[in-house]
Amino acid sequence: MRRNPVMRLGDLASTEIPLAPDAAAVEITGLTADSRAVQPGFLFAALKGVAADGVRFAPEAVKRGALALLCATDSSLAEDPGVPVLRAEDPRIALAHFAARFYPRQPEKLVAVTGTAGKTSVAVFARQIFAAAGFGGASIGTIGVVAPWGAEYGSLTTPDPVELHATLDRLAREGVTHAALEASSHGLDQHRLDGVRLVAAGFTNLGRDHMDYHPTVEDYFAAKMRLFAEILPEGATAVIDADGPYAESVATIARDRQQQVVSVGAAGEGIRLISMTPADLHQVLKLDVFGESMEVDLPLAGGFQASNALVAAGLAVAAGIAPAAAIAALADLEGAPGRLEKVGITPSGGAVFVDYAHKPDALDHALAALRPMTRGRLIVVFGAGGDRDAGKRPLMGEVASRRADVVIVTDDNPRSEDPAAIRAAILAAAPGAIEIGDRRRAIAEAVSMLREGDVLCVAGKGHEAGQIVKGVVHPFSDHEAVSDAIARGVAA
Ligand SMILES: CC(=O)N[C@H]1[C@@H](OP(=O)(O)OP(=O)(O)OC[C@H]2O[C@@H](n3ccc(=O)[nH]c3=O)[C@H](O)[C@@H]2O)O[C@H](CO)[C@@H](O)[C@@H]1O[C@H](C)C(=O)N[C@@H](C)C(=O)N[C@H](CCC(=O)O)C(=O)O
Ligand SMILES: Nc1ncnc2c1ncn2[C@@H]1O[C@H](COP(=O)(O)OP(=O)(O)OP(=O)(O)O)[C@@H](O)[C@H]1O
Ligand SMILES: N[C@H](CCC[C@H](N)C(=O)O)C(=O)O
Ligand SMILES: [Mg+2]
Repeated sequence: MRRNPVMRLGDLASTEIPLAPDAAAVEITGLTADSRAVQPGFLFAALKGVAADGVRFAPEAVKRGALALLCATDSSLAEDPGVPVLRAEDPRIALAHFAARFYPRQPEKLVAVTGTAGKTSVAVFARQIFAAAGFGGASIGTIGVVAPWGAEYGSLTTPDPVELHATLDRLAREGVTHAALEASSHGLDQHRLDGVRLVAAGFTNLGRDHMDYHPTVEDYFAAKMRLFAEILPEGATAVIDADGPYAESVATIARDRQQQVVSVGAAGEGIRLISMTPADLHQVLKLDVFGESMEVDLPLAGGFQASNALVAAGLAVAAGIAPAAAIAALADLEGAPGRLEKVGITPSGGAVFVDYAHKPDALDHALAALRPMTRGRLIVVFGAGGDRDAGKRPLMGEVASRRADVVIVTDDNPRSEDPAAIRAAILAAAPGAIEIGDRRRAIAEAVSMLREGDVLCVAGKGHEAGQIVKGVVHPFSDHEAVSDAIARGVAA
């Protein structure tokens, strides 16, 4: 394994935090905000979080060998820690900048995407366009880090700043020149992306999500807008899906920062969608691409995938890919795993899709995309995650009832909550829905209902490989549950 780099504390803090000469000379071998991950020679950043205040763990960090502490100006340490203490107005910002100095390399052409839905899809599409244009592309987000040599699972959409900068440095060292990353609102709000050097940033859309974390929609939008207002530099490119209600507000923020605005979609001025002709699992897009007419057969279903593909193409062009090459690459796109992915067909002639819709707008778009492929009934199986925005539960119940013919409410990741209470909140807005808590059984039941021309959408968990119940992750895959149910049906 590669040894960690070593850096003097004075170089890490740069001019941001002045240090006495003996403190500046201390050699740091790693950074972390988690006392449990401290190794000898590390700097420990004591951050105030949602659940705990990191200063509580400072003594433990020092015991494990931390040689310096970073904390807030107003943090009170219980005792003299015996190592240099660096104080910053906002230690999360300082930590991200330290991480950017400690891990200095980044892919030259780095792009990021934010929005309520579509980030993972846009990031993986951008990576595929980079690869088609002959560059080793990578993507970082909900499905982990995907590099030319393989994929690694990651638990957060936007990794913490130390992991993010370490990953970017590693990718750059291993020859990745083009990469796309997902910027979640939590990540932006918690300064996980500060210090990344972007050539372009994309915005997909804004809908309801994370109202447990953000007090208002304005606060949620403002967190997302940090990407354009603070992280994307002046003169860089903002690629905006013009078809949503927030597009103009995003464009105004970008223009105020002298960024080049490339709008895409039916109302787009850079890449305009002239027409979209959907067929079973693909769609022909006629486009005006910076004044030139182009046509491409996108091998993905759903109007929203066309929107995502155009945002990805806009980002790729901003990163230097020729427009014609970027659009041509759309003809070979593969969807992100578990995003409106067709996973099977029953002997009776029903089709089964797995989708990651776990918020109202996403569920609405996913079911709307499946309706044209449905000659019989549209059936949906879904739930809602525990310890997350509870307000979205009835909204999802309402969407499912309106869009589907048969609604089965089941468990998603209940986490610490009572799963029956989560289901009840959904069912309150889904009259006539069937309740089957056990997700495997709900999927089996739905599969057994399928007749010729029916379509089943198993929504909410997409690529996930486990179900989180009371802190324990039980192996679970919607893909496997569907395949098993189909196989059992064949055997029966
Ligand atoms: C609510 C939230 O975003 N929490 C994230 C945040 O934790 P926090 O700072 O609030 O942590 P805390 O538990 O209060 O602890 C405070 C500090 O004490 C430290 N600590 C804690 C315990 C200990 O023994 N020693 C120790 O040093 C913690 O490392 C932390 O620095 O910062 C941590 C480090 O970056 C994250 O791991 C953690 O993500 C939690 C696990 C999480 O579930 N986050 C989700 C909601 C999230 O971020 N999701 C977004 C969006 C998903 C989407 O696309 O919709 C994502 O980007 O994944
Ligand atoms: N542009 C879009 N507009 C509306 N819904 C979309 C769009 N793109 C994707 N979706 C829906 O959202 C689901 C998740 O898509 P994707 O993973 O690309 O988004 P995301 O923003 O990364 O989500 P998350 O924040 O959960 O990681 C899809 O399975 C689909 O149901
Ligand atoms: N990144 C999202 C994923 C939610 C996935 C869904 N299956 C759930 O558990 O709610 C989150 O952590 O809120
Ligand atoms: Mg994602």
